[in-house]
Amino acid sequence: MIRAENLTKRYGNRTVVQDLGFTVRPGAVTGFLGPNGAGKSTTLRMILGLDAPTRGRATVAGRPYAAHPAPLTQVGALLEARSVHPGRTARHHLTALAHTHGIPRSRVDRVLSLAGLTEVADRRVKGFSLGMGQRLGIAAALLGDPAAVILDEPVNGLDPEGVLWIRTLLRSLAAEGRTVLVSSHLMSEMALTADHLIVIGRGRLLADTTVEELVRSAGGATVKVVTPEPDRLRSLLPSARFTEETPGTLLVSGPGAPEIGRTAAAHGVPLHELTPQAPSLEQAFMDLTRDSVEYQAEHQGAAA
Ligand SMILES: Nc1ncnc2c1ncn2[C@@H]1O[C@H](COP(=O)(O)OP(=O)(O)OP(=O)(O)O)[C@@H](O)[C@H]1O
Repeated sequence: MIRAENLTKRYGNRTVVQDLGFTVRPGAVTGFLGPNGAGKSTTLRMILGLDAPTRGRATVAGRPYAAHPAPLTQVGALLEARSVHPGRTARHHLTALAHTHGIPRSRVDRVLSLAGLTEVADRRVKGFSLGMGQRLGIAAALLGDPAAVILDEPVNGLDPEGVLWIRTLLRSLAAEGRTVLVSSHLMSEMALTADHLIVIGRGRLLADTTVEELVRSAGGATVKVVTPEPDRLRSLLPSARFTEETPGTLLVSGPGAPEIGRTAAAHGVPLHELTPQAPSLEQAFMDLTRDSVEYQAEHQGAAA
């Protein structure tokens, strides 16, 4: 279990993470989402003991990361731009890491295979593609057979096959009962991978929720209605909001499809179509983080 309590980070007079509180549970993939600059990497670095919080604390299995005698067996992490000696082979890199952390050498072959790197294990890392480098980073994260895994933007720059591989891997790590925390600024990707979502903006918690709840809280669904009498329908539903897509085709928000159908039937308004529309998750995410993004644009504009 990973927990943040009142976690706060200030750089100079700028607060980049503010009073964050959340719990990441085992057996599920938790997506850590926020627009660029929201404070995701800073939060993950504090969880991993790489940055000291200004206030509050982050714990892994009840203790700060650095207080664990063998932290690599507690949490494996992939942060951006991990440095690997380019002249080393993948196997050498992992063997050296295993050696310095008291991890059995047998784990090296296991994680090479898990990461799909067995065939290139004895090639020098300098010849690796971005995707292979990412796989090596993940192999290193899994080396200590950790109970929790933290990955910062693992799909960045990967091709579709690599994206699919990461998605499948995260799901299987969670199915094994591990705690999986993965950051992204792509809601579409997280919707396919995560069970739970923690969304931040400007360093503050915006949502700690499931995918379904997020959609609901972002205003719920609209209903597409096609009718030859749009004006009459509008007058019968005074509290609803209408957008007329084309003449006679309305997007109605407020009442659900049953209420619209009942009202239309009761007053003899013909309906040619009545279809609930699922709001896109991307839209829900943008609605939720709009203020944070605008702040960013303004802030950057002012700085330029
Ligand atoms: N060492 C530092 N000194 C000063 N400011 C920093 C430092 N590290 C990060 N920041 C600032 O903190 C804010 C949050 O950065 P962070 O990298 O945590 O965001 P993020 O959500 O991971 O963004 P991205 O998706 O772009 O990686 C940014 O405005 C960044 O410029």
